[in-house]
Amino acid sequence: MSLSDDSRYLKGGPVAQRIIAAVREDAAIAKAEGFPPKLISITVGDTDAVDVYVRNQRAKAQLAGIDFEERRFPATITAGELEAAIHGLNADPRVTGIIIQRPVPAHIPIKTLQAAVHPLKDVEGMHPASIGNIVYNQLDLAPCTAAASVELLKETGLDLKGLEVVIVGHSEIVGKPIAFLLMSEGATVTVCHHMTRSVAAHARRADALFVAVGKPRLIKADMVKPGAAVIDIGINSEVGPDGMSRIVGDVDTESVREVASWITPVPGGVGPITVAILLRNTMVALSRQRARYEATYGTADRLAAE
Ligand SMILES: NC(=O)C1=CN([C@@H]2O[C@H](COP(=O)(O)OP(=O)(O)OC[C@H]3O[C@@H](n4cnc5c(N)ncnc54)[C@H](OP(=O)(O)O)[C@@H]3O)[C@@H](O)[C@H]2O)C=CC1
Ligand SMILES: Nc1nc(=O)c2c([nH]1)NC[C@@H]1CN(c3ccc(C(=O)N[C@@H](CCC(=O)O)C(=O)O)cc3)C=[N+]21
Repeated sequence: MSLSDDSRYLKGGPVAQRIIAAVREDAAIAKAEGFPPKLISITVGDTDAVDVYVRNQRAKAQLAGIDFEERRFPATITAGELEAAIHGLNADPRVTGIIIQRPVPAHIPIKTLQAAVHPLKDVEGMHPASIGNIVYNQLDLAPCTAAASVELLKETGLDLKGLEVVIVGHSEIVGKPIAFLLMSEGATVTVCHHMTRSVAAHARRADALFVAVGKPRLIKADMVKPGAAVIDIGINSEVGPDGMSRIVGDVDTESVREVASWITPVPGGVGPITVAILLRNTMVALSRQRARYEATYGTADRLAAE
C-alpha cells in the first residue's frame, strides 16, 4: 500500500474541494445578483511561505469564481502608507475582503494593520472585534488556519466533547484561536509554548495534538500517545537530500505515523483547507455587507439604488 492510500493520513484535499464547491455556488449567485465577491491580498516584502499561500489563493479563488488581486508593497514602506492603502480598500465598495499576509517587516506593527481593516472586510478574522467574537462562541468567521485545523480533526469522527487536546504554539493567528474554537466544542484544552516545562509530557496525554511552531520534526514518536490524532500545521521550507527545496511540517511524520491513528500530511493537509476557508470567509463577509446594505438602503439591489 502506498503512503498516500494509508487511512491514517487525514488529507485536506477532499475537505477543501467540498468547501470550494459550496463557495463557487454562492459566488455565482452573488455575482448574478450584482454583488461579485473580490478578495485583495496585501504582501509586504518577500517570504517563501507567503508566496506559496498567495499562489494557492489566486488559483483557488479563480476556481471558485472570486476575483483576486494581489497588492505587493516594498519592505521599505511605512506603516502610515500601508494604513492609508487599507483605508482606501475599506472605502471601495467593489472590495469584499482584505487579507494581510504575515509576516510583515519588523518596523510595521502588524496589530495596527489588522485593526485598520474594516471588521466587515476582515476575511482572516484577525481584527480585535473578530477575535473577540470567537471568545463569545460566535464562530462563523474564524482565523482560516485555526478553522481549517479543527475541520480536519472533525474528519476523524472523534467526539470533541471532553476530548483531551494539546496545542503546541500559541500565536494569535493559529494556536490561540484553535484553543477557543475547541473550547467552544467542549474539548479540554492545554496550550504549550516555549516556556512550557515539558512539551513532551503534555503532548503524550493528548487524544488530539495540534502543532503550530515552525520547527521541522519538533514532534517525535515518543511525544505522541498511541492512537492519537496529530494535526501538523507547520509549513517549513527545507532543502532535501536531493538539493531541492520542499515543504515539511513540524511533525516527524515517518516515525509518528507508526504511533498515531491519524496524522495530517504536509503538504496536502491543513494548507489546502486554509485557502478554502479564506474563500468561504470572503462569502461570509459579503453576506454581512449585503445585510448591512439592505438595513441602510432597504434594498438588496445595489445597482438599482445607485
Ligand atoms: N498550514 C497553514 O495554513 C499555516 C501554517 N502556518 C505555519 O505554522 C507554523 C507556526 O506559525 P505561527 O503560529 O504563525 O508562528 P509564530 O512564530 O507566530 O508562533 C510560533 C509559536 O510556537 C511557540 N514555540 C516556539 N518554539 C517552541 C518550542 N520549542 N516548543 C513549544 N512551542 C514553541 C512560540 O511560543 P512563544 O511565543 O512563547 O515563543 C509561538 O507561540 C509555521 O510553520 C507557519 O508557517 C502558519 C499559518 C498558516
Ligand atoms: N495572514 C496570514 N495568514 C496565513 O494563514 C498565513 C500567512 N499570513 N502567511 C504565510 C502562512 C503560510 N500559510 C499557508 C497556507 C496554505 C498553504 C498551502 O496551500 N499549502 C499547500 C500547498 C503546498 C504547495 O503548493 O507546495 C499544502 O500544504 O498542501 C501554504 C502556506 C498561510 N499563512
